[in-house]
Amino acid sequence: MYSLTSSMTVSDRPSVVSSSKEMNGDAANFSVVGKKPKVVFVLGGPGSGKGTQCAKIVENYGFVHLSAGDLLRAEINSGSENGTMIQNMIKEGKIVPAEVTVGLLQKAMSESKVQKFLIDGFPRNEENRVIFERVTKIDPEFILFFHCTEQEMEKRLLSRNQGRVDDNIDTIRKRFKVFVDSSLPVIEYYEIRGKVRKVDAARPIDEVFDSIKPLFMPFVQDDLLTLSENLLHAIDNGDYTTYKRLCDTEVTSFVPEAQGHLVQGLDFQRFYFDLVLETKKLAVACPSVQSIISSPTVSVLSDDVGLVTYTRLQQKLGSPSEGMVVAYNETRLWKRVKSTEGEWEWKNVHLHQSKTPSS
Ligand SMILES: Nc1ncnc2c1ncn2[C@@H]1O[C@H](COP(=O)(O)OP(=O)(O)O)[C@@H](O)[C@H]1O
Ligand SMILES: Nc1ccn([C@H]2C[C@H](O)[C@@H](COP(=O)(O)OP(=O)(O)O)O2)c(=O)n1
Repeated sequence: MYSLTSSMTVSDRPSVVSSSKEMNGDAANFSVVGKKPKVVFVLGGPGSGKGTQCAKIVENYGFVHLSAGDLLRAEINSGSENGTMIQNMIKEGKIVPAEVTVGLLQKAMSESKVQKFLIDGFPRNEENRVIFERVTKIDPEFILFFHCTEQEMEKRLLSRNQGRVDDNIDTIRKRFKVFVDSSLPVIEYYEIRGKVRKVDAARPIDEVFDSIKPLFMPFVQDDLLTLSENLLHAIDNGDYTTYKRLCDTEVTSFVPEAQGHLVQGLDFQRFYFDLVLETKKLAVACPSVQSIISSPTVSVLSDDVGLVTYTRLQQKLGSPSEGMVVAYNETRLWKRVKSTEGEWEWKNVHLHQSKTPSS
């Protein structure tokens, strides 16, 4: 079990007054729209399994995979003016000038709504690292380093069968040398700064993935906190569409209004959203509400279940109880399910809310 304690501000239960924080209705279930980009660099020799593991991380943790090699190959295929130069360098196993690669990465990052990136095969040398840092000012969360013997990598590359111009024995040997001479010093640079997470990549695919899962738990915790925050924003804004998207259709809840009864499904909550819309239509003045979440904890209980608990300090303005603060303890249980489109999504499956004894 992994735990995290931090504190953040969120809005509160159904209210006719819009929250000051904007909800992004298009936000994917996993996404952290509007947040500072988070970057994990994925390094390792050619054939160490970077791309293979990245695909699993993307599926499970909602990262955007940016493979520097794939972006360069796409640039060749697009017929760009740099295409021939890139093609020749890749054929020779050489590293393409950093301005080109960083430009492609930067473009891809700026076009992405989700701001959690796995940057694979980068930075491959000091020049890559320095220019990326200078241009983006991003400090990576950590460097995932796949360690594997050359013998094993060679065997994998020779049977990769993706029709790549560089997967032949001569170029493979050159790439190994470039990796040792140019990429290992970058890994050492980050090692000194405590950023390298070394993985034994010579094991079977699923074993490698199991060993890297714990490294991604802080991102899951962050996502669950963000989703709880998004849910409260939706409630605050009377945004039933987002609320419904984030909740399981069979969500259960213990809330004070239900007088100790377990409520199942969305109808009970829907009533409050309808009330908000109705009140808006009638333009009735209504109290504005703001809550502070204090001392949240997020526990990831398994790959598919997470628990978020916090105390909500609710401030009310414009009502008879103006200025009054009410404190609630809330526990939200989140479950990860596959959508009909085959994508993983977190759904709120249970809420337990009670007033704190002093409220
Ligand atoms: N742990 C592993 N064990 C055996 N084969 C693997 C493993 N990981 C990846 N492969 C295979 O090795 C080849 C190279 O993997 P890939 O992910 O493309 O490496 P990289 O992106 O580091 O160059 C692919 O054909 C892939 O299916
Ligand atoms: N940062 C990078 C990444 C890749 N390249 C070029 C040079 C590399 O040999 C090729 C292929 O890289 P890719 O990461 O796709 O594949 P391997 O890890 O070598 O299997 O692309 C580069 O010039 N700069």
